[in-house]
Amino acid sequence: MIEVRNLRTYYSSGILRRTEVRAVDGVSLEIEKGTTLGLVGESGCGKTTLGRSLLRLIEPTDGQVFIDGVEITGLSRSELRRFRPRMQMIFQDAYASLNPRIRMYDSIAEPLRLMKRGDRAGIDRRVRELIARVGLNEDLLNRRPYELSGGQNQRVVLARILSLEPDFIVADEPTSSLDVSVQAQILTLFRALARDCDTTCLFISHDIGVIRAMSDQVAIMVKGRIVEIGPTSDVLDHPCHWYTRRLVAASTRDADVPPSLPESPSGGMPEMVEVHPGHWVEVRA
Ligand SMILES: Nc1ncnc2c1ncn2[C@@H]1O[C@H](COP(=O)(O)OP(=O)(O)OP(=O)(O)O)[C@@H](O)[C@H]1O
Repeated sequence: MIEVRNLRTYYSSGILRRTEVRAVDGVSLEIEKGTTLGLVGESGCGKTTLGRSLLRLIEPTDGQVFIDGVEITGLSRSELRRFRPRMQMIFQDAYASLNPRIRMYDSIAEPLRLMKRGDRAGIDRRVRELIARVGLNEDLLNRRPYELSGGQNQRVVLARILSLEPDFIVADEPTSSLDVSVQAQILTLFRALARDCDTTCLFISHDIGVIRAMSDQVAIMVKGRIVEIGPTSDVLDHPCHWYTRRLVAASTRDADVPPSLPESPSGGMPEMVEVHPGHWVEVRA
């Protein structure tokens, strides 16, 4: 359903923009329809850039992305605009994703109106269904984002996204700014909604526990590349790769990676070599 072929996104930075940052550097992967791929990796490895590149919120430098057979990377600006409702992104900061000036009712109704999904009464019914589906009371519909908690705002974001019935959602750390107890509620809701709607998801997090709870498959990203990918339990419980072992071990401890963690076979950070497109192996010194 989602197919990514040799995707690269490079940034120019520094003086005269001469420094090239290879944030996504040859990623190939597939996500089956209705399943969630968890993307995990250390800070700065390129997770957000990959998620945004898939939706062309950042223009990739090279490579192809297909959603349901449609080549997203080949769409013109106007074709992309028409396709946009079918692919949505959920960000960490729900408050920033909502228009602070408009009431919750209109935040949810707006996409339905824009896409002409029914008359006034039909849209009203749908808004009330959606708000109930995300576990909020109708009394909140008249409030604005600053009058709601972080968790309530993230529920409204989910209702708004659901109203569009997207085929593909990229969720980028959607709960990392919330309290732990609220995080669990939102994650459970997200998973249930994605399953109900048969939506395909890329779920980005640096937290292995969250990734384990949310994903059917897991991909481990290191320095712009996917180094390990497969069913969640295979990748997290029986990791083949040194980087994954290191991430899993670090996630079970509070502090930074302690010296007792598994060492790379070569002692330091192993070098990676691409043996087939998208398939990387560790090179031992
Ligand atoms: N606009 C930009 N210009 C130049 N470099 C950038 C830009 N955005 C990101 N980068 C660099 O690209 C790399 C990947 O960044 P990205 O935000 O995708 O990583 P990430 O894995 O999502 O990190 P985090 O978990 O901390 O959010 C980093 O080295 C970052 O500094």
